[in-house]
Amino acid sequence: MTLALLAMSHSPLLEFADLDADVTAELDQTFAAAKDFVHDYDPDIVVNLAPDHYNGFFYNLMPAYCVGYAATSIGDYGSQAGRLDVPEAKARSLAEAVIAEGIDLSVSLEMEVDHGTVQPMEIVYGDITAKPFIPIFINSVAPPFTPVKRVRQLGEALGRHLATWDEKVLLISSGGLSHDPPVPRLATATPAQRAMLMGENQPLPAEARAARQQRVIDAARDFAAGTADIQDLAPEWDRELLRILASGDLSPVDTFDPDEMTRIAGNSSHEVRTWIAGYAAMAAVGTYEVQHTYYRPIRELIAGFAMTTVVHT
Ligand SMILES: O=C(O)CCc1cccc(O)c1O
Ligand SMILES: [Fe+2]
Repeated sequence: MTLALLAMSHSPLLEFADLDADVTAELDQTFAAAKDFVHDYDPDIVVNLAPDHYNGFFYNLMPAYCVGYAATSIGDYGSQAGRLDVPEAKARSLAEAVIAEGIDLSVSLEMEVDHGTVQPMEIVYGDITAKPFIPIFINSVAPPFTPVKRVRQLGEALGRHLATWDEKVLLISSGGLSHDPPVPRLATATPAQRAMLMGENQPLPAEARAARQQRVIDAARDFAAGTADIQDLAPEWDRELLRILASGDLSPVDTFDPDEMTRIAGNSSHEVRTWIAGYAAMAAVGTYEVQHTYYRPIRELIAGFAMTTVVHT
C-alpha cells in the first residue's frame, strides 16, 4: 500500500482577486510545493474529497456523502469543464468496501462536480484528466450535516480499503478552512434562491450563472475592503484545526459541533470535513507526518487558505 495526502483550500477567486504581490508570491510558492510533492510521489490514481456548491447536488436529493462512478466537471468560474477519467470498477469497489464497514455512502453513475472538486487537479496537473480520478462528495455546504465523528470514520474506512490497493494513491482534500462566502442558504432563501437550491432551472442559463458568480466576486472585493456583511475569517480556529490534524490524534474533532462551527468559522467552514476525512484515511493505516504547511487568512479569496502535504512515516 502507498497513500499520501494533499490537503488544500480552494477558492474560485484565485482567478478573479486582486492580491497583494507578497500574497501572490506566497501562493505561487505554495502551489509549486504542492506540485513538487505530487510529481515526486507520482500517484497512479487520485481519490478526491470535495464539497459541492449547489452545482451537482441540490435539495431535491441531498446525500451526506457520494462516490462518483462517473463524473463531469461543470466548469464554473472558468474551471476546466468535461468528463473526468473515473475508473468505474475501482470506484465501485471503494464504495462497496466503505458501505460494508457501516458508512452510508451514496453512489452516482453520473455525478456533476464544480470548482471544489477540480481546482487542486488544475493547480497540480493543469488538467483534470491527468490521472484516473475517483471523486467523493462530502456535503459541507447544505445543512443538516452529519456528526463530524462520522466523517472521521468515513475517512478511516476509505483509508483501510485504499491501503489494500496495489496502486499508489494520492488523496486530495479540497476545502476550507474558515470562510463564509455569500452562497444562498435554505434557511434565509428567497423563492428564487430556493428554486436554485432545489436544482430547478439546471443547467443555469449563462446570465444567471454569471450573476451568481459576480455576487461572490463582488463580496470578496468588499470583504477585503472591510465593507462586506459576511462573517470574518477565524484564523485562531483554523490554526487549532491544523494543529489537531498534524498531531496524529484526530479524536478532538469528534466533539466539534456543526452549529458552533458555523458560528465561529462561517457557513462554509464545514468544508474542513474534506480535510478531516483525508487525515483520518492516513491515520487509519499508519503514523504520518505533515511535510509542508501553509496557512494565511486571505479575505480577497474569502478563505482561511491552507495547504498541507502528508506522508506516512
Ligand atoms: O460560489 C460559490 O458557490 C462559493 C465559491 C467559494 C468562494 C470562496 C471559497 C470557497 O471555498 C468557495 O467555494
Ligand atoms: Fe468552497
